Amino acid sequence: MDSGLLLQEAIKARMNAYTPYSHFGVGAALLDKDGHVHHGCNVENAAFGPTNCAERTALFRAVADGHKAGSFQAIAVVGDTEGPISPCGVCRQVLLELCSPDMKVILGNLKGDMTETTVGELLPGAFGPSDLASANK
Ligand SMILES: O=c1ccn([C@H]2C[C@H](O)[C@@H](CO)O2)c(=O)[nH]1
Ligand SMILES: [Zn+2]
Repeated sequence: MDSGLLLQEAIKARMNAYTPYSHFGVGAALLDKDGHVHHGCNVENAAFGPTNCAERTALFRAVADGHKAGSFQAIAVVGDTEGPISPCGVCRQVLLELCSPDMKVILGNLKGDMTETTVGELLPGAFGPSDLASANK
């Protein structure tokens, strides 16, 4: 599936965003190795802190459905931003945990702007799963 089509799936996912506080809907579409798409939207909370971003909703949903860490091909994210949306720090850390560093990340907005990056580029110098390896020997 090409980047434009995956971004279209993220736009569809955004329609389910639950955003009574920010009124800022975000959609994500995560492509697995078999070519299936897992959709996510942001889900907000009156206590603010429990809010889940669209990216994490898609990732956690796929993992809960039995898909393994590292088995994803790409993720697309879209919001109503001036330029392509920029994932928050928490989502960058979760992407690094569950996806390979060279996995494609497609970022877009509703105007049709689009850019591509990778999980590793989004979080340089990250503390990741390999940093805990020595403690678990
Ligand atoms: O990449 C992003 C950036 C923000 N949000 C959500 C969190 C919150 O619900 C709203 C405003 O920050 O947008 C996402 O879901 N993904
Ligand atoms: Zn986030």
